[in-house]
Amino acid sequence: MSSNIQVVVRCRGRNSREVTAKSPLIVDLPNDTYSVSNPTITVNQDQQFSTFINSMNSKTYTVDQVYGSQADQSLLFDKVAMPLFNDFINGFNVTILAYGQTGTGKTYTMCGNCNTEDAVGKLESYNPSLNEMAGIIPRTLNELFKSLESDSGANDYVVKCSFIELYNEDLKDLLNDDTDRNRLRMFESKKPNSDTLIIQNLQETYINSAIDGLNILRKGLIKRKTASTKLNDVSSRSHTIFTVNLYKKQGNEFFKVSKMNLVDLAGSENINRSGAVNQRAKEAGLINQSLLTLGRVINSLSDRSLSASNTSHIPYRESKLTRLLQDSIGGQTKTALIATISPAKINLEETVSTLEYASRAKNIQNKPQLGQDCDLMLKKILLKDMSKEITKLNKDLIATRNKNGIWMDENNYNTLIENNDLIKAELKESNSIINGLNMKISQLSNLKKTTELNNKNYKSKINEYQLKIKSLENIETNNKKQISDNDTMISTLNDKLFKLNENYKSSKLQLTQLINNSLNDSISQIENVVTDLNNSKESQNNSLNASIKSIQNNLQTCKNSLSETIASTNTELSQSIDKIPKMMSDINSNFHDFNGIVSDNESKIKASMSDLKIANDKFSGYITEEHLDSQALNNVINQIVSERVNEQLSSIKSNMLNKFSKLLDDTHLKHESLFKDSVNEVSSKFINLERNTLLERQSNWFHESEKFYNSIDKDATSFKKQYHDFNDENSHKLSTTTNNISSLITNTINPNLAKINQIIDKNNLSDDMPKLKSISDLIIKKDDRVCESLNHVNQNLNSLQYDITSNEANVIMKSPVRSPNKSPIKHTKPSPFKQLNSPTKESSSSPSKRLPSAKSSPSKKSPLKRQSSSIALSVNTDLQRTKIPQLSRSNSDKENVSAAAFKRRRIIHDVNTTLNK
Ligand SMILES: Nc1ncnc2c1ncn2[C@@H]1O[C@H](COP(=O)(O)OP(=O)(O)OP(=O)(O)O)[C@@H](O)[C@H]1O
Repeated sequence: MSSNIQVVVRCRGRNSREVTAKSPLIVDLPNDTYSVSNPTITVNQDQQFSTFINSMNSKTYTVDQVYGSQADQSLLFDKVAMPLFNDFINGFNVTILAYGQTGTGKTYTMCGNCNTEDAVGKLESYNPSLNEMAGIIPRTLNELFKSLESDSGANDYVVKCSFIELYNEDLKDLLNDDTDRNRLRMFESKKPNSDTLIIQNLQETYINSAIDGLNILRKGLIKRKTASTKLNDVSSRSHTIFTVNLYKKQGNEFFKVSKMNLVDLAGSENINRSGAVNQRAKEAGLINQSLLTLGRVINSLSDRSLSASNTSHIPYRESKLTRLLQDSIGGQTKTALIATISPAKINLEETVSTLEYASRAKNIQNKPQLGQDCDLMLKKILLKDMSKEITKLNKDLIATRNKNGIWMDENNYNTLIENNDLIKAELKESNSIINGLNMKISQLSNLKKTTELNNKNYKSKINEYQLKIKSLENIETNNKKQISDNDTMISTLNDKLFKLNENYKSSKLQLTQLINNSLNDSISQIENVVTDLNNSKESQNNSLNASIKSIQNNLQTCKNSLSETIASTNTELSQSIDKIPKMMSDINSNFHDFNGIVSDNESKIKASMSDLKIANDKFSGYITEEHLDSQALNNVINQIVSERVNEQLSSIKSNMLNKFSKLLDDTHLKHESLFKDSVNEVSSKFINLERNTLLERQSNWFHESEKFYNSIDKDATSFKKQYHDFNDENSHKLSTTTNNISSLITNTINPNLAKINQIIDKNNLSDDMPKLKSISDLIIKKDDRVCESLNHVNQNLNSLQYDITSNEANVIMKSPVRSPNKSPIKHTKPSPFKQLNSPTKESSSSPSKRLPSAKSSPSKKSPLKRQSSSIALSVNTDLQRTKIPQLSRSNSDKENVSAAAFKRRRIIHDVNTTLNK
C-alpha cells in the first residue's frame, strides 16, 4: 500500500529584520493557525521576480496541511508528528523532514529554540512538562518513553539514538567525542535484496529515558553550534539527522526494529544559487550538493508518480543525503515534509522555490511496509550488541579510572579551565580590591580615631561652652532680676519722690496758709487792738495786753503748728531722704533734678521768708507811723510786737533754714561719703591691681636682671682670672728679665768696669781717655738698647693694661643698674702703669743725686772720673727706668722686685765706689 509524502507548509511571522526592512507580506494562508481542509498557500508575487517562476502575479500552492504564524509547537507535533510517531511505535520506519530557506524555522520546528537549553527544555523526570518552545524531537522522545512506560505489554524494548551531521558531503557523528573517529563512512548492506545502508562507526547510544535522549540531542546540538561558530554559517549549510531506533520485543526470539528519522535540512536557498552552476563555488562547498540532489530526487520521484512509470532514474547515489534518505523519500518509509517559509516579500524567491519543491514532493509516493524480515532482529544479536556496548563502556570506565585523574568531556574541561582562569582573575581583582579596602579601612580607622579624639575635644569644649552659657544665663537672669529690681526701685523712688513732692507742696501750701492765716489773724487782731487803743487808753492798754497775749498765743499756736508741720514734714522728708542715698547710686540722674527742686524750694522758702519779713516790717511801720500816737506805747508795742514777731519769725526761719540746710548737708555728706567710698574702693582696687601687676613685673625684671648679673659676674670672674694669670706670667717674665739684666751687670759689666779701672789705675792711661770714652759710650749704647727694650715691654704692658681696663669699663658700662650691695664689679683703679719718665728728668730725683754729676762739677773731677760717674749715672738711670711699677699683687712678687732693686742699687753703688776710687 502506497502513501504519499505528507507535505506541510509552516509560515512563520515576519522576523525583526523583515519588519525593519518594511518588507510587505506576500504569503496568503487560509488560516493563521492551521488549515487542513483548504491547505493552500498563495504567494502574491511581483512581475520583476518572474525570472525564476512563471510570470503570474500570484500563485497558489496546495499541500496537505498549512500552518500559520499562530500555530504553536504542540499543535504541529500533534497534527504532523503524532500520526507518524504512532506508526513508528507500531513498527513503521518514519521520517520527518524540515526543508526551507535559512531562518524560516527548520531547527525551531525540529528541535525548538536554537538556544540548546531552551530548545529541549529542562526535563527532569520521565514525564516532564516540556518547554512550549520544544520542537518535534524533544516531544517525540518524551512521547516515546511515556508510551513505552504506559504500555504494560511493551516492557521489553530497547531504544537507541544516533545523531549525525552532513556538511559538504562529510558525514560526522555528533555523538562521538573522538574527533579522529567521528567522520563516518557509509555503504550498502551486502545482504541480497537489501537496500539497507550501513554507516560505519556510527555511535548508537542506548537510552533509558527521555532525559537520556534529550541529553544526547543537547550534546549534538552544542557540537553543531561550536562547529558553526568556527566555520562561519555552517549550520545553514549542514543537514542533521537525529534517529531513534526502537527495538520492541516480538515473540521470544525477536525484536521488531523501527526507525524514526528526524531531519533538519540545510537552507534551501543554496539550491537556487546552484542555478548559476558556479563550479568554483561548488568546489568551495558553498553549493550544497546534497540539497541539489535532493531537489532532483524529489523532481524525479514526482515525475515518476505523475507519469506512473517506474522507469525514470532516481539519482539517490549522487549525494550522501539522498543515499541516507533514500528509504524515506520514495522508499518504504512513512514520511512527512515540513516546508518552512517566510511571509516577507524580500524572501519571495526562496519562498516560491520552497513551495515549488514542497508541492512536487507532495506527489512522491512511498510504500511503507510492516513486519519485513529485515525489520526483525534476533534477540541474541541484540543482546550481543548490548553486551558489546556494555563491555566497551566498562573498558572506557576502567581506562578512565586507570588514568589516575579525572576524566571529563573536553568541552567541560575547557569550560572548567576557562572558569578557573576567570576565577583566578576575579580572585586577583578581589585581592587587590580587598587590599585597597584594607588600606581604606586602616585610613578610615585612623580617621575614626582622629574624629573620636576631635569629638572628645569638641564634647569637652561643648560642655565648657554649655557651662559658660549656663553661667551667662545665670548672670543674665540675675541682671534681668537686678534690672527689674532696679526698675521697681526706680518706680518706687519715683513714687516716693512724687509723694515727697506732693507732701512738700501740700506742706508748703499748708505752711503758707498757716502763716498767712496767722498773720492775717494777727494783723486783724492788731488792728482791733489799735482801734481799741484809739478808743480808750486804758482799755487800750488792757486790750493791748490781751491782744499781745492773744497774739502771743496765736503766735505760739502758729509756731507750734508750724513747728509740728515742719517737724512732720521734716520727719517725712528725712525718712524719704534717708532712703534716697541708698537708691541714689541707681538714680544719679534724678538726683540733680531733686537737688534742683530742693534748691528751688529753698529759694522759694527764702523768698517767702523775705516776703514775710517785708510784711512784718511794713506791719511794724504801719503800727509805728499810722496807728500809735503815744511814743512810749508805740515804742512798747513796737518793741514787744516786733521783738516777738521777729523772734518767732526768725526762729521759724532759722529753724527751717537750719533743718533744710542740715538735711541738704546730710544728704550731700552722705552722697559725698558714698561717692568717696565708692571712688576709694574703685581706686584702691585699681591701685591694688596696678600695684600687683607692677610688683609682678618688678619681680620678673629683678629675676631677669639677676640672671643677667649672674652671667656678667661669671664672665667678669673668668675675665679677671685670665687677667691675673696673664699678669702673673708677665710679671714673672719681667722679673726674670730684670734678674738677667742685673746678673749681666754684676757678672759682665761690673767686672769689666773693675778691670778697666784697674787698668787705668795701673797704667795711668789718661792719654787713653778718648778710647775709654768710646768704650764707655759703647756700654752706654748697649745699656740704652736694654733700656729701650725694657721700655718697649713696659709700653706693651701699658697697652695691655689699658685694654683690660677698657674691657672692664665696658663690662661695667654694659651692666644694668642694680642695688649697690649686689654690684659684682668694683670700679677698676686707674692703671698702675705709668709712662716711664725720660731719663734726664728722672735723673734729677733719682738716688744718684747723692753722687756728683759729671756736668755739675766737671772741674773737680778727672775726665776718667767724670766718665765713670757718667757711666754710673747711666746705669743708675737705666735701673731707675727699669724699675717697673708693681704689676703683681702677690707679696712674694713685690719682695722679689724690691730685692732685685736693692741688689741693683748695691751693684751700682759698688761700681760708683770703684770708679770714684
Ligand atoms: N514559527 C516560529 N515561531 C516563532 N519563532 C520562529 C518560528 N520559526 C522560526 N522562528 C525563529 O526564527 C529564528 C530562525 O529559526 P531557525 O534557526 O529555526 O531557522 P533555520 O531555518 O533552522 O535556519 P538555518 O537554516 O540557518 O539553520 C529562530 O530564532 C527561531 O526561534
